[in-house]
Amino acid sequence: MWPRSPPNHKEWQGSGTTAHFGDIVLGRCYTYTQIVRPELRDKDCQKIQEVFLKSFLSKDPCDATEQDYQPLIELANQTVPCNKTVFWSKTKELAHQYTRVQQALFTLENTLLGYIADDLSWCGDSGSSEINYQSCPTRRDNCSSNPVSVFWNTVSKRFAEDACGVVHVVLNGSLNEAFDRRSTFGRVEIHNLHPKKVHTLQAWVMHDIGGVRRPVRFLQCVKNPEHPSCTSGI
Ligand SMILES: Nc1nc2c(c(=O)[nH]1)N1CN2[C@@H]2O[C@H](COP(=O)(O)OP(=O)(O)OC[C@H]3O[C@@H]1[C@H](O)[C@@H]3O)[C@@H](O)[C@H]2O
Repeated sequence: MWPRSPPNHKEWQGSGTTAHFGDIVLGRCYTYTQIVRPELRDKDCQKIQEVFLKSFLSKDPCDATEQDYQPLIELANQTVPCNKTVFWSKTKELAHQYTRVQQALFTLENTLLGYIADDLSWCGDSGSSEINYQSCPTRRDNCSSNPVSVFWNTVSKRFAEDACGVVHVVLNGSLNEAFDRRSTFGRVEIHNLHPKKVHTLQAWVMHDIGGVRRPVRFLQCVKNPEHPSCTSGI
């Protein structure tokens, strides 16, 4: 049932919590654990939904912390095999075109935590136990310690800490800065790779990402980087 008349939440600049947030999280959890990666079929999706909600309800949405998400991370934790981690920066669609084809590789969205939270918005309010569907704070206009930004920083850090062997990153060579120190990849992930576990960082720098044929060549060149046509800008 649609929530009762909205409580008097504080007004923020960002869009409110995604409608049916709890149901979406629960449904995505079941899809992932029962269909996408059935090796995780024993994960308790009801508990994961409950713990995700508890991570931000009745809390100030400008004071979210890494600690808020630890119970969720522990419940949803999974092992990504060595040599299979893919980071990206300003290349979300292209990176996922690749991992959709090379399903042995994992971006953060290809893990349970990233899969359930991708593209969602969420926040609560310290003065209420209700979800705020009207508005949520944004990093740019309100505060950096909002629930969504802190979530991605926290899970990105853990994703990087867990990486091992050869790790990959898809970067956008058409930008002035393919590697942006202020990005999540440049500010969080690259600094949390363990030098004792990660021996190689392989960067795939993509040019003219807007072009249609690029992703195809990208898929081919990543599989066969020695091919002569892969040495020029792809
Ligand atoms: N839905 C996802 N969002 C994000 C992931 C992620 O994996 N999934 N993130 C971050 N992130 C959010 O995306 C933008 C920045 O993107 P964008 O500016 O394009 O790139 P970033 O390097 O900041 O972030 C991408 C990097 O961090 C993880 C993912 O594992 C990639 O290796 C900003 O709001 C971040 O909080």
